[in-house]
Amino acid sequence: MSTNKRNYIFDFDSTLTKVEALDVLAEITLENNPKKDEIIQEIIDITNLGIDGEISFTESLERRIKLLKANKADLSGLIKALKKQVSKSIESNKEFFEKFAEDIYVISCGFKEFIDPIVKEYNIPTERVYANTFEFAKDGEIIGFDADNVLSKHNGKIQCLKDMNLTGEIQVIGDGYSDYVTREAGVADKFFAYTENVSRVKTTENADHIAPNLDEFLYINDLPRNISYPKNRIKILLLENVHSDAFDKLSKDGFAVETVSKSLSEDELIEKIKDVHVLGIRSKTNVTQKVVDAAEKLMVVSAFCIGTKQIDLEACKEKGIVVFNAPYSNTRSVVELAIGEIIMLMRSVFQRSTEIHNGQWNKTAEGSREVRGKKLGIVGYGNIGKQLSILAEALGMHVYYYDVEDKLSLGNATKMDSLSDLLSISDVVTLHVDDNAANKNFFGEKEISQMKDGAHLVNLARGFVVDIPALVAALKSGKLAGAAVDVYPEEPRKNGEFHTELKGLPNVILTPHVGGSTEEAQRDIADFVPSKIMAYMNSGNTVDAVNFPNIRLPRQTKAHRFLHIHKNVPGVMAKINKILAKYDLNITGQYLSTDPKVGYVITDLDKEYNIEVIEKLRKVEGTIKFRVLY
Ligand SMILES: NC(=O)c1ccc[n+]([C@@H]2O[C@H](COP(=O)([O-])OP(=O)(O)OC[C@H]3O[C@@H](n4cnc5c(N)ncnc54)[C@H](O)[C@@H]3O)[C@@H](O)[C@H]2O)c1
Ligand SMILES: O=C(O)CC[C@@H](O)C(=O)O
Repeated sequence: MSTNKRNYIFDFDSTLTKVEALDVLAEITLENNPKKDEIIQEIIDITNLGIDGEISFTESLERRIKLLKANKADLSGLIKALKKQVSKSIESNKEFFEKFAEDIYVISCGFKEFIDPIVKEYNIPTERVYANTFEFAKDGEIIGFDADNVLSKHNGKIQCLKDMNLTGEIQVIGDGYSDYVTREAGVADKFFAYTENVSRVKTTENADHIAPNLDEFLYINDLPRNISYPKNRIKILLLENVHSDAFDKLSKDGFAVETVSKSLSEDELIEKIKDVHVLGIRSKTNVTQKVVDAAEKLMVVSAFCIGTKQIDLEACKEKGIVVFNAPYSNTRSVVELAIGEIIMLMRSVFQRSTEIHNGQWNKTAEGSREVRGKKLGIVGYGNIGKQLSILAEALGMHVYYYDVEDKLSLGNATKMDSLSDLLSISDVVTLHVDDNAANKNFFGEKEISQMKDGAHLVNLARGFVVDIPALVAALKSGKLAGAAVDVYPEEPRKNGEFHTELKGLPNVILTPHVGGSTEEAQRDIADFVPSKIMAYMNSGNTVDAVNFPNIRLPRQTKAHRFLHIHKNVPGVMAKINKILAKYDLNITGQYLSTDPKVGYVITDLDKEYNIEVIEKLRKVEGTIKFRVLY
């Protein structure tokens, strides 16, 4: 007889909960045992042998119970602990457990004594929980289990399912051997390897589907769920050795994250970008118009650095792709390097060091000066320039600065009205202008000629800002006494050979674009940028986006959120609102922000609405991107 009925059979340990309950029980009962760690490890090993089918389940159970030395009185502590360890996506999908209560069962080789109280809160009554039961001694000690229960035996779940004699399709959701064999034995129709807490190769290999969480399982089955689109289906590609904290943070939030240690060429990126939703880069990957054209699913580009010139911001915007960066995280690192280099240059430390490396002792004070009392000229008084100003003053330097914008002086720094005035008085000139295209070759022969004879130049900003042949000539002629350069007009995409005309010149410090490459800066970036990505992907926030209207949205509570990105042409908003009105939606909030090219409107609604409205909104003329979040 054909039927549409479906039965959902859940495993308990490491599926409904994040943990193996007997391991937690061991933590409790062995708390004061000096051999606790050893015994717990033994229990974990035995559990795994059983789960992987290496030893019979009965044997695994017997051996563990012996080691546990547990008492009935310990179970209340265990239940309390397990209640806090329900799997994240199980906890957030209570609606499914309510609506499909009649079709959900737990079959576990664990014990009803602790499973029942946990799953009861998910609408699964004891009659639908199939599990073992403990055997207690008079004093409450757990001395064994009901050996007649099929679930205490090898392949017990197969027999249990047979005995249940369910009608309709049977889907088993679990993390181990005892679960996937049910499909092999033909008593289950589908097996879902549940990998939210643990992923075992044998289990995933034997699965019809891999479900990294319940959201994926519900999505595949088109069942009611807490989240519109499972995050594990959202692919994030992180290039250029982005700090591993970013991977951890984004993976922990449920996204599918891939990392590549180098940057990719345009062709490589075009190939790779097709199924990527979020791209993370540093300064060496160019996100060109062609890349954007090939990016069918791309929603975010995030620069794990300050500069965004490597990204075609307009092309991204026109395709509704939001760009974020980390404007502050590495600024202190750049400042510290600048300070260090200014001192090293003025003391000719690198020159003395090179001489000694070449077997030459040259003890001299000639051309070696303190920084105290010297004039530092900062070009570009932004986030880096300002911090440098404060630190340089603390060293006793007199700080002067020039910026194209009117910037308030910090400390005792003196604002200069023109670049040439600044250059003519500075003992050291340090460049911290931004990476806008107008700054190409901004510092060349003319500017160098305006500098004091014997002055030093530091460039930690961008390579294209300085005319390198002019700098080389000035260093060779002795016009400049030294330079520190961290950035170059052309930089390689990965570590390896590199050539610059500045190579081999005395008193020239060359570094491979590492101004922001400190552990602290990279860690901070790996915290800041993922939080922006998550805020946008999870709730639509665009605060701090560099190419997009910024909107800080209120928390989305029990509402569905429509996110509509459109061309900023007359009439689009009117059309959107006409559709919303036609479908009589209960709008709880609406937020709009525009710039000359795009409009971004967010509409929060009560949960109930006719889903036809989604198609209508997608079809509004001028729509660039539309998505629903809940
Ligand atoms: N070497 C590295 O690893 C590293 C690390 C971080 C930042 N950077 C680079 O350092 C530079 C400064 O970064 P920031 O965070 O301070 O930027 P910022 O945007 O906060 O400040 C830049 C300042 O330069 C000014 N400016 C722009 N063009 C100018 C010009 N022609 N003349 C004078 N002033 C001009 C701007 O008005 C602004 O005040 C950027 O180019 C950035 O990419 C390099
Ligand atoms: O880390 C990088 O690749 C770039 C560092 C720096 O130039 C920046 O733009 O923040």
